[in-house]
Amino acid sequence: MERCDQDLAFMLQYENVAWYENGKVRILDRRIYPTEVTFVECRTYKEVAKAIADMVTQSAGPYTAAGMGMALAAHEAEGKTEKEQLEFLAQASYDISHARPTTANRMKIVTEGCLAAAKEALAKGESAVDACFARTIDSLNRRYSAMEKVGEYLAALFPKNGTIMTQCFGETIIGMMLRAARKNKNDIRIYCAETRPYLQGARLTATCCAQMGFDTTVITDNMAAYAMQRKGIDLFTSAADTIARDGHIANKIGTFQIAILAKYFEVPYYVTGIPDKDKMHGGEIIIEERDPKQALSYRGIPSVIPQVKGMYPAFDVVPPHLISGVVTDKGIYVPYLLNDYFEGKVSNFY
Ligand SMILES: CSC[C@H]1O[C@H](OP(=O)(O)O)[C@H](O)[C@@H]1O
Repeated sequence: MERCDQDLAFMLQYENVAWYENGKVRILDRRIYPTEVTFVECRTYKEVAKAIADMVTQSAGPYTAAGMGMALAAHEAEGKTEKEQLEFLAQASYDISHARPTTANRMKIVTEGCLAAAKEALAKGESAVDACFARTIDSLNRRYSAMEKVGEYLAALFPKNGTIMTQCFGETIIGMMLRAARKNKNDIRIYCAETRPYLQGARLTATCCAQMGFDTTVITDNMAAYAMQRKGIDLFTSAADTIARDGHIANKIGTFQIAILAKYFEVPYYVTGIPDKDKMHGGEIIIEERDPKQALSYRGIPSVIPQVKGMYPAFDVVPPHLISGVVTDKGIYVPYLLNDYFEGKVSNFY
């Protein structure tokens, strides 16, 4: 596949995130992008669930992979009785949505949506594969248009030619934020925390920012305080894997410490995303614990001797008092008043 010159456009193209075609799902391998552009091919839905657990794709990529995985599961179940097909798809929905614990509730929305679409299609004698595929494209379109609004609300907060710090890579928001800043003719400078151990910030965010012509600097995660003290950071922003209704958010490990620094340096911190309807408070957030070995080596090169232990919590939780605002598709909300978002009240952020 020819790699277009705009990494962002390339990364946001549906078929490059994850794509179902003729009995297999192809997923862009973000573990090695952009130094290599390769795709992992999955021939069973279980291989898709494993690819999600192994972070072949990350951020919002797993939502697309989950839907495409359900189309593959429907393909695998073809030829069974309708009852057996729905039992197979229900198991697939559970296995795929629980590939990573922290975002299982959000993933379930995608996989159970596909299951419902498949049930409807089978009842009408139509293809469950096509139903899952169409449902996935529809949810992608809805997510991209919602995140476009989020990107516009966020970019409107950026000072003219301001300096922004980011953490990790939320592909949809990074894409929409950069496009909105471009539309606003706002030549922001961006400091991307590299986000060890997976390096989403260095490999993915910084690549997209630089490719779109923004002045982009990668900092190691331990430089955040220095950068806030000496580089005139105007605003810190991150996406979120979970946004509880009491204002606690979970995001990539390291976000919590940058949020504390932002408070200390009086740098506003804006979290982007749609609050989780079914998460009432921070205590309900499950933190995924990943294989510590992944934190003790990079691309197979160990950084410690075998006797040394490691740890790798994938996310941490930021309390609402460190968050200036939650930037949603309906506007910006004070983290303590997120219930207003679900009650259809307009933004309560002034
Ligand atoms: C829309 S979720 C974006 C969120 O996901 C990333 O986590 P991971 O790379 O482990 O999938 C990171 O926390 C991003 O902010």
